[in-house]
Amino acid sequence: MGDLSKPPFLDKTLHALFLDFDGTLVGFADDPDGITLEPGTLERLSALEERQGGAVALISGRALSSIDRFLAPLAFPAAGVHGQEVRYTAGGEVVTAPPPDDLATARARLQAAIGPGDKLRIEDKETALVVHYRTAPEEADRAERLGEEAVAGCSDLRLVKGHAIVEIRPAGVDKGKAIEKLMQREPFAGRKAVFIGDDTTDEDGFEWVASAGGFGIKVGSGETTAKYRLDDVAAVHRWLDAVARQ
Ligand SMILES: O=P(O)(O)OC[C@H]1O[C@H](O[C@H]2O[C@H](CO)[C@@H](O)[C@H](O)[C@H]2O)[C@H](O)[C@@H](O)[C@@H]1O
Repeated sequence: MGDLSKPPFLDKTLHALFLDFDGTLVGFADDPDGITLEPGTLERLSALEERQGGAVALISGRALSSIDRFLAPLAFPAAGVHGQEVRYTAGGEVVTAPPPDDLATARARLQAAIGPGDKLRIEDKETALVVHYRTAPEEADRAERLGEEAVAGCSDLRLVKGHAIVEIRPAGVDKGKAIEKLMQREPFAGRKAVFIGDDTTDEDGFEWVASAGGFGIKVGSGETTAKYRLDDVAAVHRWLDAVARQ
């Protein structure tokens, strides 16, 4: 698991907390709609939000509509689709940047290659596309190849690999930039950012928070630039619980 140490507790007034969703707050499931929340998740997040003076946000690759379905009635400040969508205030409007025209090209190419009955599955987030292979790991190489073919010649798109997915997203968005945007607004401004995440796409977030005087917490094994580590989703909840009760 590596030798990074357990993270310290958060200061109520100094720190802002940014949380990834899949693989960090919730365990993985075969289908993005099939995940289940750990018992007490909503109460724990509410307590943290109150303790940190509202400076708690979700930073996810998911569309915010998907996260909101699971966390309702909570609607934290958040960035969705890696920052393509941003909600600056709790319960406020979601600002969505339009996707580049190239995304329609990539969508058409994927849809032509992955039809009904295919072991691969397309998740269309409107501003990004995902090819899922969690239920067919033997299709990983094909998923990657189809992703590469879908973005060929599309300079406004980036292909990124995640946990059992290949994702096509607009160039220029990443979780570091998403955290930076939220950090310019109240109640985040002036605090030190702490970001918890598990995936390769979370590394941009770890790098940004470290550059701004905060720290990252990596969930699970694997190389990371984060300063601290927690073993798994259950360890994340134990740590969040301890912070909330402190
Ligand atoms: O940034 P995150 O909040 O971690 O979101 C990353 C991706 O999460 C979802 O996919 C992952 O979770 C699924 C449900 O457990 C799982 O089936 C899949 O294999 C995982 O990669 C979501 O579907 C993607 O759109 C997000 O980009």
